[in-house]
Parts: sequence; structure tokens; C-alpha cells
Amino acid sequence: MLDFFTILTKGGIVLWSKTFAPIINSPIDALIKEVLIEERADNSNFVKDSYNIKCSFSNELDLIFVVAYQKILQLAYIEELLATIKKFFCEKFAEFIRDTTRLHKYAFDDDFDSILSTLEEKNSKEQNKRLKPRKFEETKKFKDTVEGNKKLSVSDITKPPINPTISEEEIARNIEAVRGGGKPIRGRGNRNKKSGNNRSANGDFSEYKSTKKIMRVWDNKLTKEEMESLDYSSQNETIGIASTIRHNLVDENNLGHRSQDGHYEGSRMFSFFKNITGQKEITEEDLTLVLANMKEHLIKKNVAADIAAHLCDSVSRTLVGQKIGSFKSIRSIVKQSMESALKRILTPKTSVDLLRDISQAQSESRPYTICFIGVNGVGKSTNLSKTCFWLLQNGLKVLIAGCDTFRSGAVEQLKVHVRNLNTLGQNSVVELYERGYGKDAAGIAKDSINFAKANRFDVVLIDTAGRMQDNEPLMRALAKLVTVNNPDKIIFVGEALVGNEAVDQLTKFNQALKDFSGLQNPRHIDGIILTKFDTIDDKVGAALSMAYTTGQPILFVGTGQTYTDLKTMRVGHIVQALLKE
Ligand SMILES: Nc1nc2c(ncn2[C@@H]2O[C@H](COP(=O)(O)OP(=O)(O)OP(=O)(O)O)[C@@H](O)[C@H]2O)c(=O)[nH]1
Repeated sequence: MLDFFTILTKGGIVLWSKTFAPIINSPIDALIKEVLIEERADNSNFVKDSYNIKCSFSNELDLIFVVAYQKILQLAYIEELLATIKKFFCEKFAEFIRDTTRLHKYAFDDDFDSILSTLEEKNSKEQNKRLKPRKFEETKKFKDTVEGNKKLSVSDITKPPINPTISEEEIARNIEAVRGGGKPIRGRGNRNKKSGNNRSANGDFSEYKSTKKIMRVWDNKLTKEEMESLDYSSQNETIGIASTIRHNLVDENNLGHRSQDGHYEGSRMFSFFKNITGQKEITEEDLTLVLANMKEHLIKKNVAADIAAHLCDSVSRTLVGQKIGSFKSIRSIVKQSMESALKRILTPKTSVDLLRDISQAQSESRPYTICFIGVNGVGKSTNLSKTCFWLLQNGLKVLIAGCDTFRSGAVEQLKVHVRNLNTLGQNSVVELYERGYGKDAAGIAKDSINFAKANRFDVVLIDTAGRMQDNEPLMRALAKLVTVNNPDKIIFVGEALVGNEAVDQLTKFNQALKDFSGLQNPRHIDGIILTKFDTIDDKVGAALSMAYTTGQPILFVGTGQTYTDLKTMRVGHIVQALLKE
């Protein structure tokens, strides 16, 4: 009659369960989501698809007892079953439940079967009584039917009483019966299962609940039910039917597994249970699966794999041992904690107010110098020009230093930008300082700064050649340029398209600045411009990887190929995009 019964902690650990029929569409998932997690009104009764699901809570031991059965059934004993199982289980296993230092086996199958059969038997007797004509004659309904010619429906007769209240005495009586103090309880079909010392040799467990063995009396006074219960003649046929039913109704791929103590553990449903949590301390085990999913998710968003792993480890360290409120899913807690971690990483720790810094330099009567570095083709020259446009819009006088003396066409590219920018701004003043190709870039940068100082430029933007992070001679040349000129800001220009590569680039650029500078206090990357942001949809992981690797802010993001496609980064937007499913 039942489809499923489970006992789990509010922390989501299934202590014991029994599946009577394949569960379709996982109604328990819906129960957890709609009733428990979202804390909808009446959280002990729930109808989902073809199921009625009822649960009962033991607040003392933080347990949930859940039963599912077909909603077309009117099972009058469900409340009583839940109450009896709850009391019995809590009493029997209280010590185990409270001891969270290790896993315990909850050998509860036989007790459960006995309680269920007691109640089923009791219920069927009560129904039989109600169905006896003598009783009907006494009922008003019967009189109405006779007098008013009204027909009785089956449900009029069999419907369970609404909101039956189960007394403590009744529950105690049920338990007493199961423990052996009561009358024999008839088995429910698993007679050949060896499950206790009190079983008779032939597997019939009518004696099971009594410590004293009661022999069957083989007289001819068997009731119809007793006759049926002893008739195994159709067993082979039943097996055949069962295999057909299994074939048609059970998705073998979706079957769960059997636990060490032989309990069937469904697949999806259980994993969902593991995600709910009550007033308990979070353990590493609770987090494993959710964090593995989170790591996968971040990597899909293009976060470098190592960084995704570090972040998940740090979230785990933060959460393990924390006490958390009832029915919050581990997933939502992890998400919340990850959100804070992401915000922390992405929020600038140093000033991103370039205009204020420039104004400071103005007050010192010197040009503010910014050096753009990065690997080949990432958009250094283009985004240097966009930055220049922004500075010009702010009324500043800008000198661009053409220090890419390596790639042919680099200087001409800058000339075009300077011409464009001068045309665009009404009172803009931007000039290019260049000495062609093949010369020492560090020297050209130095000359340009001197020129800027002499000619009262507010800012010098130094364009450098693109170089791969493993090219030592070029990295040495870059370190020299930085050492000689000591720019106010070293901006790393990186593509938003990179994944794992981002970490390698940044680490090696910083390492080169340190190793090849010959300075006691070497410089490092001060900020980042993330280019081609318009091409990555929500795969914004590079922003995180770069900020994490350098500990420096993303000053701007490049969002296209025009001068206005330079935006300041909104931390909230990046975090949202990173966590978006
Ligand atoms: N979609 C898009 N394209 C960009 C963006 N920034 C730069 N680009 C394009 O990227 C290409 C390379 O840009 P450059 O500025 O020449 O790159 P670079 O880093 O100076 O190149 P090297 O000097 O060879 O290292 C050009 O076609 C740019 O138009 C951006 O934010 N979005």
C-alpha cells in the first residue's frame, strides 16, 4: 500500500528507508523544495503528482519521518503509523542518533514491518466492522438512504475519519504489541527472510513479536485471511508478473544502490535529502558534492581551474564547523559563502581613482605615467587609445609614447589613433612621441617622460611591445623599461577570453618584474584592463582569475573596438554572472 518510507536527519542524512514501489518523478524532491526549504504553510501534508506525502518531525532528535503513498488511496492509519514509528525509532535509537561521531546501522526493517502490519490489520478490522449491515442500520446515513432513497457510495463507508487524533495510549499499545507484549502479528509477505531470533523455522513470523513462541494450531478453523496468507501456490506466477512489471516500470539506469546494511537507497531523491540541513554543524562530507559542482560551475565560467579549486577549499574551510539554520540547503549556503568570497576578491584594495592620482601628480608638477604591458594581440594599443579618449574627455593633456619598437606597424597604428583622437575632441591635446623601430624601448620611454615634463603634459601613456611570458629576453627588456622609468601605474592588458592561461601570464609577468629589475623593492602589476569583454557572454571567469592572481583591481573592461568601449567594472555584475546557473 505504501510506496516509500524514510527516516532522515534534518541535516539530510538518511538513517533508514524502505521503498515498496519504484518512485516516479521523485515526489520527495518536490516535498523538500516546496514544503521544507521554502517553508510553505502546512508542512506535514503534501500532494505531488500521484502521491500523498506526509511527514512528521521529531524536534528533540532533529529527525524527519516521511511516508509516500498513492493519493487515490485512503489510508486511515498513516498518521498513526508515523506517530508510532517516530516514537519507536526515537526510543530505540536515541543513543545512536545523538552520537554523531560515527555512522550507525539502524536495523529497523523488522520492527517497521511489524508496526505496519499491526496497523494494517487493526485498520482492516475497523473497516470490516464499519461495513457490517447491522452497523449501517444504526447510522443516520443508512436511515436517510432507506427513507430518502439515496444511494450510499463506497467512500461514504470507507473514508477514514478526518484529522484523526492518535492518543499516546494508542501509540504505546502499538509499540507494546511490536515489542512482544501483545498478540501475534501476521507477516507481510517476506516470510522466508531471516530477520531475527524470534522467527520460526518455517519463516512464518506470526510468533515473531512474542518472546514466547506460540505454535500454530493445525485445526480446521482457519479464517479466510489465514488461508490466503498460507497459500504460496501462486508464487512462481507472481515472480513472472513482478519481472514484467519491473521491466515496464523500473528505469534500471535510475535505480539507486543498496547500502551496507542492505537498505535500498534511491538515486536522485537521496542526493536531494543530503542537501537539506537543520541546526547542525556542517561537516566536510556535507560539502563535498556541492563544492565539486561549484568548482565545475566556476570552471565553466572560465575561472582558472586552480583558482576554482582554491576558492572551493577556502569556502569549505569557512563553513566546516559552522552551525546553520533549519532547512537551508547546503547548496544555498555554499553559494552565499562563495558570493562573499568572490566579492572580496574582486573589490579593489587599492585606489582605482586614476583621475585623483593624476591630479596629485599635477600638484607635484610632473606627468603621471602609465605603462601598458601584456602578451601579443590582446588589445594593448586599442585600449591605451580608449584610455586616452577618456583622459581627454576629462580635460587632460596626454602624450602617447610609442615604445613598441618591435612589431612593424605598431607606431603607425598609434599615429592613426592620435589623429582620430585629436579630431574627436574639440580642445583635446594628444601627441605621439616615437623614435621608430629597433631602438631601446626603455630609453624612448625615458625621453618621452622628460618631453612630457618639459611640455606640461598631464599624462604619459607608454605603449609596449606584446611579448609572451616565457620569452626571457623580452621580459628582461620590459623589466628594464619599468626599472628605468618607474611608472606610476603598470597596467596589465589581458583578454577576457583566457581561462587557465591568465594565471600563467600574470604570474610570469610579475615574476619577471621582480627577478630582472635588480631592485630591492621591485615593482609589480598595479591594475588590469580586461579586453574583449563583449565577446565572452557570461563567461567572466578571467576577471576573477586575474584579480585573484595579482590581488590588484580590474581598472577597466574593454567592450568593443570604438573609443567609448571602455567601462569600469561592476563587482556585483561580475559576481552575479559568475554564479548564474
Ligand atoms: N571585440 C573587441 N575587440 C578588441 C577589443 N580591444 C581590442 N580589440 C581588437 O583586438 C585586436 C588587437 O588589438 P591591438 O590593440 O592591436 O592589440 P595589441 O595588444 O596592441 O597587439 P600587439 O601590439 O601585437 O601586442 C584589434 O583588432 C582590436 O580592434 C575589445 O575590447 N573588444
